[in-house]
Amino acid sequence: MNGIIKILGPLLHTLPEGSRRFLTGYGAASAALALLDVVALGLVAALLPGLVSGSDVVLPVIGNLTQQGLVLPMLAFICLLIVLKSVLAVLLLRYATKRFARHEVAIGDRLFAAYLASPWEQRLGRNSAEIVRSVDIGVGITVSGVLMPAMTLFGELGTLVAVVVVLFVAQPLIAVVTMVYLGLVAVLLARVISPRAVAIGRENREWSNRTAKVLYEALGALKEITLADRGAEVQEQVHGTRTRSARARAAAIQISQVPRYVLETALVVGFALVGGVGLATGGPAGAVSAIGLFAIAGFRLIPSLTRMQAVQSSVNTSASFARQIVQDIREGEAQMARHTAERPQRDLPAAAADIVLEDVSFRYPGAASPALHDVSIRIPAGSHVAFVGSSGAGKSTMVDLLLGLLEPEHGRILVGGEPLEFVLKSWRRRIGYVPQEVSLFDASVAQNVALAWDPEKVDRPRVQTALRRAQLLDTVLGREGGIDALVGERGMALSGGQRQRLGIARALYDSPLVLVMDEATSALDTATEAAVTTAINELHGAVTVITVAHRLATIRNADVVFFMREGTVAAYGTFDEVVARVPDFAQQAALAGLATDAGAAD
Ligand SMILES: Nc1ncnc2c1ncn2[C@@H]1O[C@H](COP(=O)(O)OP(=O)(O)OP(=O)(O)O)[C@@H](O)[C@H]1O
Repeated sequence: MNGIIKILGPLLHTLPEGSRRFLTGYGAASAALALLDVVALGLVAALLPGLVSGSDVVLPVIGNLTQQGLVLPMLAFICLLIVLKSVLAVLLLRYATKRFARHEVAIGDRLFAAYLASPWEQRLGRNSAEIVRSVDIGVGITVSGVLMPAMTLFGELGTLVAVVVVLFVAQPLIAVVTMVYLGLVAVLLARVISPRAVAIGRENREWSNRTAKVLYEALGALKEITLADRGAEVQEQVHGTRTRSARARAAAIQISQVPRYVLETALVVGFALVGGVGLATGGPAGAVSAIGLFAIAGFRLIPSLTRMQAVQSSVNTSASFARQIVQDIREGEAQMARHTAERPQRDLPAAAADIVLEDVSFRYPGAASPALHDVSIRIPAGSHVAFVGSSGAGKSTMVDLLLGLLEPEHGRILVGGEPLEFVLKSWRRRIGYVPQEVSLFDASVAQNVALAWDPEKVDRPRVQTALRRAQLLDTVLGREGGIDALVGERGMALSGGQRQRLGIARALYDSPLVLVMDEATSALDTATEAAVTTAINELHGAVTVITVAHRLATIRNADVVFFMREGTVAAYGTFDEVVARVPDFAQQAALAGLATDAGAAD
């Protein structure tokens, strides 16, 4: 019970105010329904001695029922009360389950918002399969396995109290014996079953998350796996993780059934115990009356105790998901609140602005050495700059810092003279970003360009303009369906170069003031790359273009080339100036057929 309260409290805080009121009302209504049980049971307990002994049945207010011929109508009334309680309980449950569906959505929304708002570094440390499972399945399990069952506890507790009250009023000694006995059974179940159920729940979450992770990763690398003939190995992995999670789920079902049988056995033993006490204190008539009362109480008590134990099991096995969700929501929202309080956002002026880095250093969490250190550069507004350098030199890290996804460990980034963290919202709105790997979703070309899951939100003329600039419009219009044709899962229906150009069109769709391209044209043929570069060059002056490229032809005409080596900017200047200063770069330029006089002189 303690475990239920511990998880229920924080979980209720993840719900909107109205929902908490509803849940309190639901609990109170369930408990109130149990009052009908008190009345029905109380009447049975009052009728029982007379019915057992064959003497007249007398009720305190109504009088002698036998003489008034009211015994049968009273029994019918008791049956009616029991049926009425069941009907009302079903109606209440029907109404409540609809509300619970809304709670599931509310918790899922808060959790997803917290993930979306969490810092990029933190997101790098989380596996996406785990996040998908948490937001969808985890939230479902939290509501159906923790919240819903836990809220039915109020009704069960009401029934329990009602039965105990009736027992105490009717036969105090039998009531004490029954309570002590059932209490011991409950302690036994809590000590033996509950810890096991918690462990099983944790195991289930861990292994089903691992299964999802392996499946996501394997499906992402399906081509390589097929070609390398590693299908059997992947199958073995999936088999291993699924076996563990399936075993945990089977164990959870098994353990949830055990209490029922324990309680049924306890009921039989209870008859003997209570009968013995009744015999010792009131002779055979006392024994029959005690057994009768225990049977009637048991008729209400045992299902109620069984359900309470089932709730306990369900909460124990699902609590692992709920705890993770509550923790993620708390951390995410605390971070959001901290950011909002510490960094009140200001708007940037409408025009393009200079970007300045002052002594910027950055280290990935857990990394031994910094990925960037002491970088001080200026990117003039409207210019075209390029970051070059060997693999692992820090180019993508630099881009992520400029995008405001990562924050410098030391130093600062200024946009138009303002620290980036104070204009981040406004800054991100003006950026168009093309990553190395463009992520497409299974929808139309137009939706992918507009990054809109709702087709209604697509601005079709803007889609066409962006596609034209990215040199993709003719290809798209040449395909059946045009801009409404589907791109397939992860853009499978497009070639690598088409996917890249679609990514460029996506970045251009919002008419950005800053265009960041991280190896964005690496999959294009030379002619298409030249056409895209020309289209991008047309933006010169109005848009700041930041390019990361290994293919040096792309950046031949950049205003400034920053040559990066081991996390620092080792040299910068025009293409020719960097060729003149950096022999490594001169060699790369020569290999690319871009040797200059300056480079040749070196
Ligand atoms: N998420 C991460 N966690 C830890 N270290 C990272 C992470 N991402 C990159 N690094 C490390 O930071 C350094 C710089 O990486 P970065 O991706 O910025 O290089 P790059 O110049 O863009 O390389 P490439 O040209 O191969 O894309 C590398 O040593 C890399 O191993």
